[in-house]
Amino acid sequence: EQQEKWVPRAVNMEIIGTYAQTELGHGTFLRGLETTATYDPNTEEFVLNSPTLTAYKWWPGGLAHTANHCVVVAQLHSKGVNHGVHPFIVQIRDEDTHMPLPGVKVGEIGPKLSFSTANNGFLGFDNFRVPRDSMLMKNAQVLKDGTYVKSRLSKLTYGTMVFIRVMIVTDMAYYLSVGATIAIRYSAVRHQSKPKENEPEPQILDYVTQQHKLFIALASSHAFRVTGQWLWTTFVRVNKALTSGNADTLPELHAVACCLKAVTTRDAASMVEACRMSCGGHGYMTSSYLPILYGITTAACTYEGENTVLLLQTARSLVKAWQKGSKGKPLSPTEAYLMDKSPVPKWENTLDGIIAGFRRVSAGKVQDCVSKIDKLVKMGTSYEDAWNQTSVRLVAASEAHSRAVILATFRAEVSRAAAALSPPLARVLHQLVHLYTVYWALERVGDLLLYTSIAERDVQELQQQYEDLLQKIRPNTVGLVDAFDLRDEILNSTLGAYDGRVYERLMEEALKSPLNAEPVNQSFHKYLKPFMQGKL
Ligand SMILES: CCCCCCCCCCCCC/C=C/C(=O)SCCNC(=O)CCNC(=O)[C@H](O)C(C)(C)COP(=O)(O)OP(=O)(O)OC[C@H]1O[C@@H](n2cnc3c(N)ncnc32)[C@H](O)[C@@H]1OP(=O)(O)O
Ligand SMILES: Cc1cc2nc3c(=O)[nH]c(=O)nc-3n(C[C@H](O)[C@H](O)[C@H](O)COP(=O)(O)OP(=O)(O)OC[C@H]3O[C@@H](n4cnc5c(N)ncnc54)[C@H](O)[C@@H]3O)c2cc1C
Repeated sequence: EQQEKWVPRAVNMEIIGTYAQTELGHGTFLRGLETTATYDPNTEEFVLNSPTLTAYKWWPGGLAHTANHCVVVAQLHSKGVNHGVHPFIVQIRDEDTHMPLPGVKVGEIGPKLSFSTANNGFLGFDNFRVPRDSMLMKNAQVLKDGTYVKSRLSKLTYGTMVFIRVMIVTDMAYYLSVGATIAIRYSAVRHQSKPKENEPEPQILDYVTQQHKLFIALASSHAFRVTGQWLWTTFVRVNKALTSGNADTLPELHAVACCLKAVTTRDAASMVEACRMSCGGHGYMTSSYLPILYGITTAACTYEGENTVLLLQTARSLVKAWQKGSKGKPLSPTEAYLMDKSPVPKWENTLDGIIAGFRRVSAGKVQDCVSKIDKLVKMGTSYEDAWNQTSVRLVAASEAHSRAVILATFRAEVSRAAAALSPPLARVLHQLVHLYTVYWALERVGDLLLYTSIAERDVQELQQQYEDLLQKIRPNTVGLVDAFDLRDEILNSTLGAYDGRVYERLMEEALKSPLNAEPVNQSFHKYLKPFMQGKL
């Protein structure tokens, strides 16, 4: 019924909405949100209030001057009892005049690192009344007399965030394809230095260090696209089960969505930054689009759940899985490897060997965390303090788990798809899987030395494998980014345009600057000249 009322109007854009959950005082800790929605049975309305400055909603995208409705997450009070945070759909502006409604204070939060078009806003309520059916009642309800009907699963309120986290993994694949396209095309056009006096300046793409900076971004885009597809399929399956009242698989989805969102956004932000830096000064131009792209990807490390907080959510699930598995209980498919108690096998420098190695690292780290927490608790430390003192290791265990999931999914999905591909295309995709896997083995070699039987000669061989792969992938690099098929209008980059006219585009963009409208800018007459004449 509520969906019939709101969805059609949202689909045809009569309603422009946003998700108003975060407040000035709380973004992570949702149970600490201060906005209140108090039910008045006499009028069958909720009264919304922002009791403090820190209760003001702060950050919601589009809230400042665009949205006329929003989903407000507030502490629901009825019959004198606080039932915790619940979502409400609330009209905040007049649909004709767009004026804020009486009792609503709304505005722009000011300049940000990037996301300048997101129109993030603030929102405060002063005894603002909304009808009872503003409470989104799919999970919990408040009856006309104020009786609260509990949701069968309180965490279903948090479901929106799981959905967006799932989507963000695929988003990161896209952003990395943009960064890799810009930086690799530029690296094919840019010639610099003279390592061989009697030869012309080479393309910077031929420097192995440049390949090391860029090819991982290219491979990660494919790894995250494939993992994002797997995660979406998992989300659809869990959501279908939830619809029929079965929430058994929701905890696993929450845990894997948290760590994949955290790891893919962190990797995307750092790899886009590497793409920017690999383009030298021109990568620092706004017209290259790389600084804007960095601003967009780094924001994802914060929004939809701050990365550390999400990695700790996954760690919470891994520790619980370890404790469950140690009692012989079955674990979820993504966490079942934690109970592999077989002896550490002889190390193999193969994809399967490395994936198995990362699973050993994750299981080893989880076991170390459980042991440390148990030891601290036995010494009289509270569980909460023991958790906090172990939290650096818990985050590392979560990251290792996430990497194991990405490596295994990337390899399995490409192997599955390869049968339907032409041999040359299958070969190139396998090279990207190989590069991605060996890159991370080398990045985390310390963990592998701690938890597997990898030896020094294996590491040397992996380094050589990696350098050979850079050489093998080089001839196909421009073709691989062209295959992302990103139009110039989408790339929006002087460095990444398909025609490679980098220098002409840089100059064309520069000449558009208003500061180039006249040969002598007014600042000379207003400031420089008086200063030079000692008059300032
Ligand atoms: C077509 C759409 C395309 C979209 C494409 C993507 C677009 C991306 C562009 C986005 C632009 C920016 C938009 C940004 C929006 C936002 O940022 S919205 C706000 C996001 N905010 C958050 O994510 C807040 C993070 N905080 C929390 O989630 C919670 O506070 C917490 C950290 C999980 C802690 O909550 P708490 O109640 O204290 O829980 P715990 O005690 O830690 O755990 C209790 C149990 O609940 C389980 N659980 C927690 N969360 C969930 C969940 N989401 N789903 C399922 N289960 C959950 C948790 O595992 C615990 O379980 P047990 O261990 O069994 O007790
Ligand atoms: C570009 C952008 C768009 C956004 N859009 C929206 C939106 O549309 N709607 C919306 O509701 N919100 C939005 N947000 C807000 C976003 O969801 C929050 O910023 C995010 O949830 C983090 O919360 P916080 O800002 O309170 O950070 P905090 O939680 O205060 O984090 C600060 C530090 O504290 C640490 N920390 C916090 N809790 C713990 C813990 N339990 N254990 C260990 N460390 C901890 C964090 O790791 C972090 O290092 C947006 C934010 C950004 C940047």
